[in-house]
Amino acid sequence: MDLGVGEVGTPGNSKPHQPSGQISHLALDIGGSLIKLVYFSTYDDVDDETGRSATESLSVYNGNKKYPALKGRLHFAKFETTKINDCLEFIQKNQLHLGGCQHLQSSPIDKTVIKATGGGAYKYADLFEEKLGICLDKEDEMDCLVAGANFLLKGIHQEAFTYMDGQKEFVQIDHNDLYPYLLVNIGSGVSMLKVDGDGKFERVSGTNVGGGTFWGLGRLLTNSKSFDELLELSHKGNNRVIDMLVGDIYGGMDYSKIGLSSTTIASSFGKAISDSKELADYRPEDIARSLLRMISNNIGQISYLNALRFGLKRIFFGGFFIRGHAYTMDTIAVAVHFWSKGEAKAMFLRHEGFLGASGAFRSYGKRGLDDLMLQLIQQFPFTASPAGDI
Ligand SMILES: Nc1ncnc2c1ncn2[C@@H]1O[C@H](COP(=O)(O)OP(=O)(O)O)[C@@H](O)[C@H]1O
Ligand SMILES: CC(C)(COP(=O)(O)O)[C@@H](O)C(=O)NCCC(=O)O
Repeated sequence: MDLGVGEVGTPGNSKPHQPSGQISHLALDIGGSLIKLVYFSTYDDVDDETGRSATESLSVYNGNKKYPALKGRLHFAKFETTKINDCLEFIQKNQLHLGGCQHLQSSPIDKTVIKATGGGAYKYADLFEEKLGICLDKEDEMDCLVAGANFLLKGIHQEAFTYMDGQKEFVQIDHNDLYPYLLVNIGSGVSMLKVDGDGKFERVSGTNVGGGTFWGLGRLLTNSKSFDELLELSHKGNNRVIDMLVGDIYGGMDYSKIGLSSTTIASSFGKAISDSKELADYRPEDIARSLLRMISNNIGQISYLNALRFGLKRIFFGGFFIRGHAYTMDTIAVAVHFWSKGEAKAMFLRHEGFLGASGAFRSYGKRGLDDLMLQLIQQFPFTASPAGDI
């Protein structure tokens, strides 16, 4: 099985792979900023070697257990929540909601039921029913985040990686030594969960300064028209123009007694108070850089403090705020490394933004999907295709 990856709804992004086989198990995560979709499609092609259709029911054995071989692809797509109509149109056009999973016992008669999580599963339930005639079967957001993280960490080769000094290093996940870990999901807001096993977790903290804060404040301060534009600006900026550094306060010197170098940020945006400058006098690039650094640093620090609270050494960061963005990951990793004195490790996920949707997808397992997934993972290891537009 491989991972078809793409996104729609934002200009300039790659289109999702158009499924040619049979589609099933559409799952949604409707968040404060983005709607994430995960769905499965079988290949509709012919196997070169056997000449048989790849969707034909072949049998393979694992130990004594017989499994039908099914070739397929997991698809990932995302839309801005404000453009929910584009998402509905995409589902409708590709008939994503019609393949399988109809008439769950818990559903009203004759309604197609789709697994959905996130606040929007409640907020937009009527809209989905009205526009697509489907009923959203709501799964708890925290349950889905954890289920999705465990599913991806265990099922996908090279899902997790560290990022330090511009170097990405994949982490080998030992299934028997995965727990406990801290899961930090940076969506519109931030949730921090201590994960002790499959379905065993506690939400230990959160912060309202998250991805929505970066995008919201960034939009107001820089006039950026899209999240990508804001990220792009941050690439070219210099935060020292706006941030007050230790050296600015200490006349260029380190404050070595407490371990602060002259280049450490003493106060994010602090220079803006001492300057007689207006907003328009600052370059949007510098503002974007300073904002990204402030928010990433703060999340890294709170995450470390929570890891410390529970003696956790591994912190996995998910959520679409990260976007595989080098500077974001670097800032978070440095914050965790700095505060933990190298004791704790920040790790990132290739399918960072799809944890909740993957968890909702996996929740079809209650109706036998786990078996299907198990077969697929065993027979067709996930390919190392990147997630989102990383
Ligand atoms: N194309 C985009 N449009 C808006 N926000 C984006 C985009 N790409 C990444 N983001 C960032 O991701 C955050 C949302 O992350 P996500 O994990 O989807 O959370 P939620 O479930 O709250 O929507 C946004 O607040 C923003 O910081
Ligand atoms: C309310 C939420 C769980 C919603 O999830 P989201 O759409 O942001 O992914 C999240 O925004 C959050 O955890 N906010 C932080 C709230 C707090 O603990 O202060």
